Amino acid sequence: MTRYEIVKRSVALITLTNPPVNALSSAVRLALSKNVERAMGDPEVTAVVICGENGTFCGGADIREFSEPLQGPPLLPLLDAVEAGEKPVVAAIEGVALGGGFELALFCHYRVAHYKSRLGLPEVTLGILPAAGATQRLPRLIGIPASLQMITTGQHILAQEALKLGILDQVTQKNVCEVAVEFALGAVGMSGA
Ligand SMILES: C/C=C(\C)C(=O)SCCNC(=O)CCNC(=O)[C@H](O)C(C)(C)COP(=O)(O)OP(=O)(O)OC[C@H]1O[C@@H](n2cnc3c(N)ncnc32)[C@H](O)[C@@H]1OP(=O)(O)O
Repeated sequence: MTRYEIVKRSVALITLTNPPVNALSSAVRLALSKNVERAMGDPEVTAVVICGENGTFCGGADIREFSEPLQGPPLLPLLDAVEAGEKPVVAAIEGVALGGGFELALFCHYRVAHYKSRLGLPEVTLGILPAAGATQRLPRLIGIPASLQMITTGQHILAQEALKLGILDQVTQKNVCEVAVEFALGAVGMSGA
């Protein structure tokens, strides 16, 4: 459900692995929570990168679990732990970051995205509102009018627009995980390590 590896000697690379869109199922939330704790507690780890396998960051809540009672850790405390971590966490966004997946990226300290990726909050199309922090974190980044546009329409925006709005820190045409790892090393003053 997530893969944990150390790259460049000190960056914990956490990969969401839940085909087809790396949705945040109960098992993914549990594994992500454990791996964030592991990275934050490992003195050898200086920074963390979160990405998704097979060209997709995260499609949000796992819609296959919508008819079941909630199991596993709720999303918001997990995202709080990411944000409160003392080591920088970089989201490496490829494909889509939607709903809870976008919220996961918003709670990371930095966001690097592939130029073809799309971000959005489709909750409104399901008759609900984002409930894991996007309604606070997004306005802090891009202001209320642009946030309301995204929240009330559910429209996806492209990486370049997200960069212009101030959601993203960097857009790349290269391998987004590799670029995010370099970004993370730069954030802790270890560029070129
Ligand atoms: C509380 C609520 C929270 C925290 C939320 O996050 S609500 C938001 C939940 N997410 C969504 O509503 C996203 C819905 N999905 C899409 O918009 C699209 O599927 C996509 C953009 C993610 C991909 O589009 P596309 O490339 O055209 O592919 P398909 O639509 O055909 O989908 C491919 C398969 O993926 C399955 N899928 C898509 N989203 C999810 C999901 N969130 N959870 C689980 N599975 C998902 C989809 O059913 C297709 O499966 P198969 O039919 O191939 O088996």
